[in-house]
Amino acid sequence: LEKERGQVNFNVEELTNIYDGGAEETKLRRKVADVIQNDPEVRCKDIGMMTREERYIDGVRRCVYLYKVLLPREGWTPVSKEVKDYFKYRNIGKERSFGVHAGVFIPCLLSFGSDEQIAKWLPLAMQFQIIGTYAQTEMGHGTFLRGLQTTATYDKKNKEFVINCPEISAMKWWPGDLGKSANHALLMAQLVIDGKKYGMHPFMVQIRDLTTHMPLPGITVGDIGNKVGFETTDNGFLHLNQVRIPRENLLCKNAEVKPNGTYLTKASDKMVYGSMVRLRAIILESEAVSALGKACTIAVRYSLVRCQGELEPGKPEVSVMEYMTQQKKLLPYVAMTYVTHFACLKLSNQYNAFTREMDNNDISGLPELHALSAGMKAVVSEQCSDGIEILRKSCGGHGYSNASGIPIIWSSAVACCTYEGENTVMLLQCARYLVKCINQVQTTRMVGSVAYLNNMTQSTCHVDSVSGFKQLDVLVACFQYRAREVLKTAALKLSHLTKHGMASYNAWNQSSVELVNVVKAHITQFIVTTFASGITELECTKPVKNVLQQLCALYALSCINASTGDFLKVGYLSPRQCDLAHEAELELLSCIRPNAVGLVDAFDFSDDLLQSCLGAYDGNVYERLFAWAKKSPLNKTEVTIYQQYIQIRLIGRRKAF
Ligand SMILES: CC(C)(COP(=O)(O)OP(=O)(O)OC[C@H]1O[C@@H](n2cnc3c(N)ncnc32)[C@H](O)[C@@H]1OP(=O)(O)O)[C@@H](O)C(=O)NCCC(=O)NCCSC(=O)/C=C/CC(=O)O
Ligand SMILES: Cc1cc2nc3c(=O)[nH]c(=O)nc-3n(C[C@H](O)[C@H](O)[C@H](O)COP(=O)(O)OP(=O)(O)OC[C@H]3O[C@@H](n4cnc5c(N)ncnc54)[C@H](O)[C@@H]3O)c2cc1C
Repeated sequence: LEKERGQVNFNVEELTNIYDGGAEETKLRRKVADVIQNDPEVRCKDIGMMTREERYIDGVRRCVYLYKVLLPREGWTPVSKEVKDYFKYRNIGKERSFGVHAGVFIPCLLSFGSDEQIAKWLPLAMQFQIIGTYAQTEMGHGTFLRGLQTTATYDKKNKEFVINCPEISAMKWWPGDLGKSANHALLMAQLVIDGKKYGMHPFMVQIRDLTTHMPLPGITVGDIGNKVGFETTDNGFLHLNQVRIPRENLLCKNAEVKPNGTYLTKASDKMVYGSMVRLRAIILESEAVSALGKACTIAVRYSLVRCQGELEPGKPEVSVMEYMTQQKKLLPYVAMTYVTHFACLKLSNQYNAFTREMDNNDISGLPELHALSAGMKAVVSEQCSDGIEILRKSCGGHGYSNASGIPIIWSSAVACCTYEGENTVMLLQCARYLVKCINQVQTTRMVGSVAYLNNMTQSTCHVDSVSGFKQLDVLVACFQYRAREVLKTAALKLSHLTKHGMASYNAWNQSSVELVNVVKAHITQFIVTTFASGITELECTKPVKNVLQQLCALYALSCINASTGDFLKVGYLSPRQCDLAHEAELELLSCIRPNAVGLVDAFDFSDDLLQSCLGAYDGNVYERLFAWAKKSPLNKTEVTIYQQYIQIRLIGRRKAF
């Protein structure tokens, strides 16, 4: 790897600073990282060897120490900027407990609570005197929130809400930190007053005794069992049987119930969905993009040291990175990490701008933000988790071992396709907004992520060279035209079906498969346009700008070459131009190949965070692999009891024969 690092033609530290948002950001992040990763009490252990129970206990122990000892010792809190940035950009995946407490429960308390309620519960939550979960999803409903069955019925006489799960499917199911850790739940339930339903509302419900930690009366709570990943997190179940809470426990920033049962709304009913917009807008970096960056780091470093086969007959074996197929597997995902990182940054900045507008009672930006955050969450989480699996497979047999570190990275990242809104449902939410926009574009000027719809002129691509397809303005035009045309086609189908008598909901369902593709085209256009314009405005050295331009072009071309059918169908690219685009991608792979190790080094993931025998900075793969394997519990004794049992059984059977 040192030889590889010697041929990198740009300043790696400069790229790290750009990725972090500036040299000061990098310095701050590293300061937190040094403190956290050098403290033996907080460092990740070999989680690949642990049982589920060990992972949970280790996660709780590390996080209690982190939040109660280490952060206060350094004068930090869980929401200090440097701590949030550390966990945002260099997240240790779900290998930390209380992720929902810190990342969902506390922010939702701030979103839904009145000033008095925040003053009451926030200090307790920040000091971990209470551990909270966000209990919305039920066994029977996760997507269709209007179908949630848990009720909160107002009892005027006692000025209380009675929380009840009327049947098994109403049981809360999945909330993180719920199974064994949480003693409070920010619980979403259907509010009922005098038999009338007012929809989903947030309630603060204590579920365990603060001294004994035993479940309170009427509460049945526990862990839902082993999962694909998230093994450190105790996702749980919660059944409430006529549990009474004070009227003051309805989190009432947006709506309240007066003592006499009068219902008073203070904001749009869509604000109850606000917490999900926030999470979709901010989780992508920490849950999906940083996971992809870790997998890229591991797969690229391993592919540079793994020698396998002769490229030229009779010559020494080459590193597998010399094979074009390996470069095709890896480098577009290195590009995707950079490109989506900056697109996610733009989305979270847009969310922050919206919260400032919301403080001035202006929520006009909510429909665009909801659509963009839903679309980005679905497209980026799917692209990243699909990419991580391709990167795992690119490591051959060792990629199938937990020693590679990639299976655990994937099992966390892929969950992002489901939680915070199942991806298909999110894509269709974004499609709903896009169809409205295209139907208004003749009379209304579009802004924000749909501004490209204002240009409705028919055109084709005029590029006739390989180099022409490496130009960012050409690639941006390709994506904007494709996104607009596939949207127009889907909207025309919808309109045609309804004009011929089909009910609108049936027409929508009949068009939903195309609409999913429409949103993917729209979001890919947003990602490419954002990164391309960002590079133009970026102040950096020429070598860094050049490599970022190559990455943007590589990501764009890999997306074009994966969906040439769209570009042919809308008549924007000819078959020959598709061939030129393919050749342009291959040329870019070769251009970027010499910088591969520098591009992943710039992500600045420490060995401790990667937890990988294949991706360590020094490249000493085989020594690490063997040392790791020797720690297997099965190797504690030369002959395990099980082997003895098998021998006895086999011997016994031979005698019988
Ligand atoms: C699927 C949803 C959006 C359906 O909502 P619903 O009201 O039933 O129907 P509509 O599609 O007709 O929407 C009505 C109206 O509201 C707008 N809207 C919907 N969602 C939002 C939103 N978040 N922000 C703003 N506006 C919204 C929509 O655009 C319509 O507006 P019109 O003007 O067009 O009428 C809903 O059921 C939903 O969001 N489902 C997903 C549930 C979800 O996300 N669950 C996450 C649970 S928490 C979790 O997973 C935690 C994980 C822990 C961790 O992160 O570790
Ligand atoms: C790791 C993890 C952590 C989680 N943490 C939490 C938490 O802390 N708190 C919490 O409240 N929840 C949590 N959840 C639950 C999560 O939010 C839900 O699982 C998610 O919202 C999906 O809902 P569902 O499971 O009901 O899927 P469903 O909606 O039942 O999806 C099943 C299939 O139906 C399709 N489908 C559903 N509706 C439609 C539609 N209208 N149109 C087209 N297709 C449709 C979906 O696309 C999908 O293919 C977590 C889940 C996971 C996996």
